[in-house]
Amino acid sequence: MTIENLIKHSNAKPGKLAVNVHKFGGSSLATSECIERVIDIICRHCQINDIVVVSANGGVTDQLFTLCQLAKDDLSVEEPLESLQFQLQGLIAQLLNEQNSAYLTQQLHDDFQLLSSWLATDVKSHRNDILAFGEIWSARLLSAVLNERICPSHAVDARDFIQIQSEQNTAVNYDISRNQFEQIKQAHQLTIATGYIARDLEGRSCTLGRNGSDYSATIMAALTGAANVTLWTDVDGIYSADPRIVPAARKLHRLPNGVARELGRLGNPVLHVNTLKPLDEHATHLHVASSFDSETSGTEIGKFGFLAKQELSVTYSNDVLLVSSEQLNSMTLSEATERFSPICFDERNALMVIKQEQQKTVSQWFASKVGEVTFKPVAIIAAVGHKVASRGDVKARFKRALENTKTLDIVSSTSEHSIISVLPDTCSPELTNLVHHEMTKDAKHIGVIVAGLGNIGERFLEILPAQIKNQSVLENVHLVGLLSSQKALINTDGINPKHALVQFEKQAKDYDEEQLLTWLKSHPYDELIVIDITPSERFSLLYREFFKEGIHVIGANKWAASSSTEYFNGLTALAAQNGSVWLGNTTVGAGLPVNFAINDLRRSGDEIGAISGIFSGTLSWLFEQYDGSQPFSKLLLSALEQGLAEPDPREDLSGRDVQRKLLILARLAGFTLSLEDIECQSLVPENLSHLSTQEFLAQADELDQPFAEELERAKEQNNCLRYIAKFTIEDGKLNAKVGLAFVDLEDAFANLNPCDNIFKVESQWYQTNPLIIQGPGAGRDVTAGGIHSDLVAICEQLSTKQHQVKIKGINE
Ligand SMILES: NC(=O)C1=CN([C@@H]2O[C@H](COP(=O)(O)OP(=O)(O)OC[C@H]3O[C@@H](n4cnc5c(N)ncnc54)[C@H](O)[C@@H]3O)[C@@H](O)[C@H]2O)C=CC1
Ligand SMILES: N[C@@H](CC=O)C(=O)O
Repeated sequence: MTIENLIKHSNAKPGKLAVNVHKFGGSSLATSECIERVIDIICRHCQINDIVVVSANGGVTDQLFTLCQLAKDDLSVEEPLESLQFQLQGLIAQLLNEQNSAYLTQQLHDDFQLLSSWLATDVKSHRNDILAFGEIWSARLLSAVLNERICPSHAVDARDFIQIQSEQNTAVNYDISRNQFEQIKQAHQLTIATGYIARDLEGRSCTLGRNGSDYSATIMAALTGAANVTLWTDVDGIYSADPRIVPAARKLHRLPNGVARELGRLGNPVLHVNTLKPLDEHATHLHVASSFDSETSGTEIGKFGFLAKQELSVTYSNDVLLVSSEQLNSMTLSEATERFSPICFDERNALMVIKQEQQKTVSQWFASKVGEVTFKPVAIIAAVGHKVASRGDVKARFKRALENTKTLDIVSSTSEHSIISVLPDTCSPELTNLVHHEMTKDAKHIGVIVAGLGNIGERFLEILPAQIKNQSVLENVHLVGLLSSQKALINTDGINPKHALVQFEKQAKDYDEEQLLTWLKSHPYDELIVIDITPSERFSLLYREFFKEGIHVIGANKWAASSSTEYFNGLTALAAQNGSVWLGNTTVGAGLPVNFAINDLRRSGDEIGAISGIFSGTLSWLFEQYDGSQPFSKLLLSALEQGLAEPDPREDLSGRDVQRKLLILARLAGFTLSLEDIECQSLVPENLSHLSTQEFLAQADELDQPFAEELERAKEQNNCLRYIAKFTIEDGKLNAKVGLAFVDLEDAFANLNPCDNIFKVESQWYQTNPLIIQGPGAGRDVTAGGIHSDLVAICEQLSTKQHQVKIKGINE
């Protein structure tokens, strides 16, 4: 959404648009710059009837806690109180105009008077009212800034509608809360609600505990039936392990609900177990995204299919206790597990593992039941993923990773989504990395989109199932999209390549580039490869957008690789900058390894001085066949029918295709030049060059006479006709040309199989005896095969690529 869109929607009837909830944590609202970023996110991502839930501005809640503690200990609160008021006044002054700033400053002043009196008189009974100020100030300020600059909004105190049982039991009374929310919400205004606070049945202020604002956001989603909740925070998603400990951790783009819940239960710092509770009954999707990098796709939690269910992650905790007692029997253990939901337990040995913070309540309960219990500090490490507890392969890998580590005899969990091992000593970073490596080493999921389902695209798809089966590096490659010029079939859970074209026929829908790019920006794969098998210049112009997103490209299409020097250099630089790989083995010589050979020569320290040959399969086929016994146009139509020519054969006959190929090879050989630097002789008469393809084909017999005359002249000199490409460097000067030539009948260029290409490379190492590469340079099998070779090459490169994890405060 733009600001304009947001304002435009302010006239829309609330209820017509699905509600989304956005929650911003304290660090996202810590300074005026952070709040500006939040405003920008609101402008781009919110609609007018959405709900924005805020935490207190970063650091404020801690200061309120400190004030309560000081007051409780009868110590002076004057200085910290002043400093807090000064900080908040600063934010107000930086963000609002004079009039609004004065108004909010007055409200703040009144609040601080009340706060001082509570601190002085009865801090104990007002503790939660005091803590609630953090969220109130934050919501009030954000709402005022929005009102001043962006759109109508109103700040609401969640205590006016969220009713919970008690501070200890934060279960929500949804009917009452929903009714109360209906009363206070305002039409045509963005709602800015306080997180973290609610009221209990007695009307007392309560806080919702750790990650309480996230819980508030999902409660509000449940109250309003919101479609999405986004937790805008300081991390850009949930990772397969803590990225501060495990640098190789991968972002989990999509987490099934149950797996997310288990991660929360085991102490994931981003996903608190309460947060997910209100979503159990609803189809709401939860997103975790970074407010510091809002364009990067985060993690989505919801109901997903096969691919998301394959993801594994590793988590650990050193803050756990092993509970044991001589008197503990299976009955008391089952009662205890019911009551305390331990992390894991062992019925046979009457043991259970709990979080450290549960020690007091567990100890009291056991004292009343079985007498003495012992608590031993231990650690846990867990593999988490969809139904891993019943996946033999995952269990085996987990055990293998731990085979040299001392573990206690508990490898079980209370959840079907985790396997847990209890460690007698702390879980070291080395062990976490080792287990993570073992669990996730093969799990990089690569999505592939094929654009262009014509002659070559179709063959590429036919070969794909066998390649995935036989090339181990393609094991985690998933065909996820098919594009023709008008229709698209995108399936994030993968399209079975065996039925891809049939599915495309049945299910593909009209699309435009904007829709495609929007989807690509938030694709859920570790890597995404777009395979361009179109002849389209327009499609090649999308490469810039692909590279900006770190998407890789395999191009059989020659447009981008033969674009102007400035554009081409910009593209390669953009790809390098964003870690995108761009391969185009088939742009010259179809599947022939000429591109590899030139790269290899340069790696060997060689310098290339000249490249010449026959680079067009179509023209090779035509001139090898053309002996005057049948008209040239008849041969041309036959080449087209066999898929040997470009969709518009004038790309071949005009020499343009060959000119492009010479340019691509010269660039590979290390030279800087453009198409204009290559002299090109067109074989298309001027009067046929501006017709549509259909019209040209209908008038193709006009080619017959001029070609017959050229052939006659060549024959008179005991030569034949060939279309030759050549570039040389002479005295440092580049000379490049493509055109028709008379070639001696004995010359290698005169004796090819129809359709063959030939490349003659002269270099420092191959000077007197040039390197020759020869073979079919066009056709379905060799070209589709060449694209497959690029796919394997990219996947090999990607298998060793490390993700750069961005962690606020560490590498950002
Ligand atoms: N035919 C051959 O032997 C070789 C072909 N190539 C290159 O491979 C590409 C494809 O060639 P063919 O399959 O023979 O052509 P084709 O004409 O049979 O197929 C091209 C397909 O691309 C589709 N298309 C056009 N614009 C599109 C867009 N914007 N988005 C998605 N799809 C689009 C067309 O509808 C058509 O189905 C061309 O760039 C060609 O230069 C490269 C080496 C050899
Ligand atoms: N028309 C081209 C096809 C491949 O690029 C050729 O004939 O070489």
